[in-house]
Amino acid sequence: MEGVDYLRDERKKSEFDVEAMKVAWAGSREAFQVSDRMAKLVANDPVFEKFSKPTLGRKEMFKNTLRKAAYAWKLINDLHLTEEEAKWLRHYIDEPNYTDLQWEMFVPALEGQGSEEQKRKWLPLAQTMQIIGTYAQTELAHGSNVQGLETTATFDHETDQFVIHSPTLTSSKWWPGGMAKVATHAIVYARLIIDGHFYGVHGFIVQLRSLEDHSTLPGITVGDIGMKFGHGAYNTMDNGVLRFDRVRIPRNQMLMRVSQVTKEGKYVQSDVPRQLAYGTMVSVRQTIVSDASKALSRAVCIATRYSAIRRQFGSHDGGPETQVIDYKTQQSRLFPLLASAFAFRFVSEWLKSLQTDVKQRLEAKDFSTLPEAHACTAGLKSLTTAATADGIEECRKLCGGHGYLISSGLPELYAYYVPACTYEGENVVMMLQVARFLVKTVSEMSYKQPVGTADYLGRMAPLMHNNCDVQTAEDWLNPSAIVKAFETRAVRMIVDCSQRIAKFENQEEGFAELSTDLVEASLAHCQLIVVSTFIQRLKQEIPGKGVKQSLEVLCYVYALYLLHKHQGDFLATGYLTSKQASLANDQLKTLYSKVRPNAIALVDSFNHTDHYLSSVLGRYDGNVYPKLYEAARKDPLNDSDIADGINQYVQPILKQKLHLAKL
Ligand SMILES: CCCCCCCC(=O)SCCNC(=O)CCNC(=O)[C@H](O)C(C)(C)COP(=O)(O)OP(=O)(O)OC[C@H]1O[C@@H](n2cnc3c(N)ncnc32)[C@H](O)[C@@H]1OP(=O)(O)O
Ligand SMILES: Cc1cc2nc3c(=O)[nH]c(=O)nc-3n(C[C@H](O)[C@H](O)[C@H](O)COP(=O)(O)OP(=O)(O)OC[C@H]3O[C@@H](n4cnc5c(N)ncnc54)[C@H](O)[C@@H]3O)c2cc1C
Repeated sequence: MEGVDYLRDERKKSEFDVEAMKVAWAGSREAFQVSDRMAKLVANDPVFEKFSKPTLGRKEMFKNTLRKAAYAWKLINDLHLTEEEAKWLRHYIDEPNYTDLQWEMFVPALEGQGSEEQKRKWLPLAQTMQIIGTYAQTELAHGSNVQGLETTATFDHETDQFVIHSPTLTSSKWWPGGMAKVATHAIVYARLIIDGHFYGVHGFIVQLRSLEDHSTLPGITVGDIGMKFGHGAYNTMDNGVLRFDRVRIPRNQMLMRVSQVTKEGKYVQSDVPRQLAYGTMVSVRQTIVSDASKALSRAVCIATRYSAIRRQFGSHDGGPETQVIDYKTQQSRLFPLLASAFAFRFVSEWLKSLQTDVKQRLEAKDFSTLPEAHACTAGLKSLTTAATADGIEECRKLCGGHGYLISSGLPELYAYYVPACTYEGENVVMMLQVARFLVKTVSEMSYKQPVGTADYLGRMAPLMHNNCDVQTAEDWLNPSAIVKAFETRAVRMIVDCSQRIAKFENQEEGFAELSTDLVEASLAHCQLIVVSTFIQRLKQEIPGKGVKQSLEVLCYVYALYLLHKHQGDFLATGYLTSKQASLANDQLKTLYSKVRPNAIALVDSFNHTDHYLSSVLGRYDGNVYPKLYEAARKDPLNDSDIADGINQYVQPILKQKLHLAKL
């Protein structure tokens, strides 16, 4: 039997309706159809071929990406694709490029922070790509600390302009995507100065390059920051460095939704909170949570299919060896990741709806849910990206030696994915933002009832004193037992930190001193959100034979895996006994055997094309070994029998050896 037969047999074992599961994964039939159509459009168009990428040099790779982006833009227009279709099209092209910044940051920044007048002027230009923009916030010396940025924007009364300047080397903008070679404009974050007074960091629309010949404008110095981690990955993108030498822009190019500067040089704060200036980051963090489930599902799909094909040991009387997916250790590493992919998918859907709700409230000048939205996006961005980056690397190891080959698709995916732990808010810094929100919520509870994701803190009294009543492994198959365990652990960790901070005379000092514990408490809070959202999702109608049941199994796997992994927290907070923790682990093992027959069908439900996976190990048809062989043969080193350099550098050594032998 070959891999092809193994996967065919595996698919026959499935206990649920795969087509219905595809819809559950996508969110709706319509969402499934759109993403499916775009995936196939990209997969079937030779322009989007990506197997040659590993052999391209930096310049060729960059140019190739420009070519694909231009062709994609033509398709979007020729085929009259909707915004949603265009988003999926870009996603499936699967190469970081300047359009990510245009659509994920530049346009949202204009939408969220521009005045109505500014939106009328700039949005049509950006949406039709007559200008190409980037988001220039981070500097050489400051990224996380946005208030610490050094670039200045000084108001000049006489000319009614701002003067944008980089006063130091360390104030150079550093990292913005697409900025080095492509972007014509940037939203530049700079400290506003009027008459010698500082008014904090604001965004300014600054033109970088001529719209005629694309040359840099006077006063602008811009370039690429150099090669990044991995060969392909982010090296298709021209992340840039940018300096300003007293560049002048009209006053009306400061983004003026949150605050304005009048012709007279008066600074006016609108009736919206200043944190709205951080709004673009909140919306992108939500997108990043959604991207986490896509990246993790991709790695899990490769590792699961390959684990069903790969066989090692256990052969008796010449019979077949054991499929590595049948080893309990392989299952205990792989299935929690499979469950996490679904968990992240559902929490990202929920986060999107939270974001929509916040947007509607903001329009009605209701800012009450903004702190929670910030805490949720920051925390879930941190949780999902960290777990996904680790998960991709685990999938590589699950594929043994072949996982290390570029043709497995995993090294490139990891290199491409891992900066998500850093960009758009470094993960630890984001967890500390969650901690601030939680500590503040606890401190305000005497006069303000916590709501939303923090509402369980309002039930502190019972949660502080309850004990877990689980007595058998079966008892863990109960959503309320699980939610109660996660709520209790989170509440006790948060209260413990809050009480210890309160003992410090200076609360900031206390916060800093306890920051490692606070990060762990924030993680416990965020895990509760993911677990609860999964459980809530299962309360909705989910059509299709066996679909809901399979998702229930995955939900329990996700929750009990976390419980097992963090059992130190659950035990230390006194909610569980070691016996109850061990029962949870027994149940987890039973659940793995329920996942096993459905594993291949579950990863098929992601509906990933072979083009998107770009993995010989994860091929849908399972024809792994012949295709691995074929991929290896295509390596440029195999173009000729005697490679370049052999005659020059190897032959002389060999000949010398011969000469010595003669002696
Ligand atoms: C998918 C496309 C590819 C993506 C490419 C990547 C692009 C990028 O990386 S762009 C650059 C991204 N940069 C970052 O994310 C920087 C991260 N840093 C930050 O967000 C901030 O500096 C931060 C939050 C750490 C600190 O903010 P700062 O104002 O200095 O201090 P802080 O005192 O903590 O916050 C002040 C208040 O604002 C609130 N706040 C902070 N951020 C936000 C926000 N985004 N929304 C709402 N409220 C916020 C805080 O909760 C706090 O509230 P309160 O006063 O009630 O306690
Ligand atoms: C691929 C990629 C693309 C990017 N694209 C863009 C872009 O388009 N536009 C843009 O403006 N920026 C971009 N960035 C920059 C990115 O947003 C920043 O790198 C990110 O915000 C982290 O900031 P930093 O580099 O200053 O890290 P630092 O803050 O210097 O982090 C270094 C270490 O210090 C720790 N640390 C920092 N502050 C604290 C604290 N208060 N408490 C405890 N620990 C702390 C962190 O946890 C981390 O371990 C990009 C970065 C990458 C890698």
